Amino acid sequence: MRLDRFGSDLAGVGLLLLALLTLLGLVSLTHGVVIDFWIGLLRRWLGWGAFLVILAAGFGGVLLLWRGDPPLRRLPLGRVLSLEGLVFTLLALAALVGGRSLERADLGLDGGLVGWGLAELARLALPGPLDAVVLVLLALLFAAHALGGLAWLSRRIESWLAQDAPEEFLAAEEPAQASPTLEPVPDAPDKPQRGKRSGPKPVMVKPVARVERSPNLPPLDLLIPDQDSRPDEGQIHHSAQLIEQTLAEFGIPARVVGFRVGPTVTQYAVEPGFVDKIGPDGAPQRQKVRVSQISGLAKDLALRLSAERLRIEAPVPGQSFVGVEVPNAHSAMVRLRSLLETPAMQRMTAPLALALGRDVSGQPVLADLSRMPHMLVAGTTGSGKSVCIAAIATCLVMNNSPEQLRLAMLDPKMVELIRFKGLPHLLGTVETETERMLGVLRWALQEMDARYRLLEANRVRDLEGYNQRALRHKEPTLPRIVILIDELADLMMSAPEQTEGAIVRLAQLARAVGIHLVVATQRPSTDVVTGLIKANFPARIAFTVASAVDSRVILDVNGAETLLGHGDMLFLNPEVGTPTRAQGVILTDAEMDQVIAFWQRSIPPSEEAAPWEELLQEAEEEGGDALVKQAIEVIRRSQHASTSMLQRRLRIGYPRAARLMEELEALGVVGPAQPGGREREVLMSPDDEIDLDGSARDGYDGEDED
Ligand SMILES: Nc1ncnc2c1ncn2[C@@H]1O[C@H](COP(=O)(O)OP(=O)(O)OP(=O)(O)O)[C@@H](O)[C@H]1O
Repeated sequence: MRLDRFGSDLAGVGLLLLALLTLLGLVSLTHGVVIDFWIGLLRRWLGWGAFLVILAAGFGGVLLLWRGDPPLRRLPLGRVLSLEGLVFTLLALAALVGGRSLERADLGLDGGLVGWGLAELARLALPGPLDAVVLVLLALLFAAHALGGLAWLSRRIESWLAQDAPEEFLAAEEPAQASPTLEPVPDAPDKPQRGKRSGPKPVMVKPVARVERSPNLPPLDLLIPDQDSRPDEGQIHHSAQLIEQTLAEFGIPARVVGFRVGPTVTQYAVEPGFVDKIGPDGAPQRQKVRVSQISGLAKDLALRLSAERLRIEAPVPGQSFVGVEVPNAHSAMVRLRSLLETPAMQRMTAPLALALGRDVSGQPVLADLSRMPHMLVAGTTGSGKSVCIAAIATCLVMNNSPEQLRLAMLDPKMVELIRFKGLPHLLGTVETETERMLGVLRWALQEMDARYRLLEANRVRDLEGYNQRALRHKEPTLPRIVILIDELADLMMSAPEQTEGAIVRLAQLARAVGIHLVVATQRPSTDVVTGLIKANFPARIAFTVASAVDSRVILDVNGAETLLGHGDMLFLNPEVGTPTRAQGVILTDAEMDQVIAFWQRSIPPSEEAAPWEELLQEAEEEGGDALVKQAIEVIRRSQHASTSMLQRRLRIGYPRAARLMEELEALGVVGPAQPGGREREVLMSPDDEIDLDGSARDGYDGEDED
């Protein structure tokens, strides 16, 4: 290790010396047999290009001597080759400018013999002035690639195509590393070697084997690939030192024994040390530091590391150390494609396999929805719930055809899931009105019962068994159904009993018939995530929440309040038991559009109405009179006639409330619509009685009749 360092330092000094001597020789400030020979050689072969040798040698020397992690240390080979291409093209251009003269080249002018040779080659290959044009274009191309201009251009094009993705994230795009095991913390060069620590090891990204996919499924190249990135070893070393120092300042001996780099955080493995204490018998005793002492210092560590938030996993499950998770300077985007390409995902043959994100070591976090069998997603506004639900839906449709899987989407926020309109997997359309969403839940219950009857009639236990039997008898199979709800709070507020009843019943029974729920909410309070709902949703994802209380409502443990937002999550898999921290998948609009377009091309569009449409109409007809009566009662008592009030009081959507108002006008309960959005006149006094057959009856008249 040390010998390596010494060797590279020596080479660095040598290169700097060479650069200096070449410079002095080229400007004729120094002479000598060796120097003159060297300068003559350079001038004769490279002409003016000899000056570039100074730059190259100087740059190489600086890189070799640099302590820490210089940004260009690992310049990609492609860019190095482009730089070389640029130099040779410039030499040829210099020869062209000098009139392609061999004598001048021999004297060390223009591009030297190399430049002259290349210019001659260009002349032989291309007619007339075309050689000059081609050389200039080549030089520009090489320069653009070498300076990263092409990558910049392709990023710009990508961001134009993916206009939905926020600018700052595209710019800061640095995807995750695959770092399955704990890496030793890189040592500072001037620091004495301790324990078994070795030098910095670059985190390697495993080459991904080409994934064989059924041609009937969307190809993976519809999705954006990850970009390679490396952890900043200098920063990692610095943070590790700060953690040790801070703990030592609080009297806690501990050692950072390794780190794992994830897309958003780096987890430092802190091994608690021993403290000497006087025992009850007066003899000194060695005692291991309690993990709670380390976790109690989360805020002090955050302050010292200038971290916005810091989570301490004490201890890391199955390990003998405490994990201190420090946010990375740049968070990386986790793309669906790289997750679908991982061998772990390919090994998962389950149709409802989900790629949720990458954990703190960059490893994929995968789950099988059919085993979970339902999922609850919660987090404050802007924490990443909708993005997560959209990613789940996209992941499912990447692996399932509409015959295998149908989706029902309920999106009262009308933002994220609306983008799936037109997807052939979609049952009906994306529902956004409370009333219709309740209708979907009612339909799901009916569908569940109908499927159970079907299973019973065919004497099979579950959907899997039914479909196998159907295939054997060449009968149509039943698709799995996933119901995605982007905001549960709206439904729970407008019809709490109905919603809770339906969701709990589905959650308890629907698994066997292949119906699964993915429910999100930004209100992790007990009136939305009730005890009953929680008990039936063992798989939960918590994005960042406002308080530890909210975290406990979702996960039963603290921790979600220390997450960083923007897709940083804790995933509680019932099969694992403890929450796993991960960065969720994000998809651009362009990716989603491509996947939807693929399916639209493969499956002809159907005009089929939503299966719950009939149910909704029936309910409207049946419940019509009752609702009108309720509406009259509300207006009679309040003496106000506004559609929004009816919406609120009767917990119905706007279209239904507006229709009701028209019916009430026909019944003579309210006056005609007023211009300027003013309230309608109420034609009924508080004493009037409700009479659906005619108009409102006057209370006084009524008494008279009696
Ligand atoms: N996995 C992710 N990776 C990177 N950025 C993300 C991720 N998830 C979310 N974000 C960022 O956070 C923003 C908010 O996400 P999202 O709309 O999903 O939040 P939300 O929790 O649904 O909020 P609301 O409840 O207000 O709708 C996104 O626009 C995106 O910029």
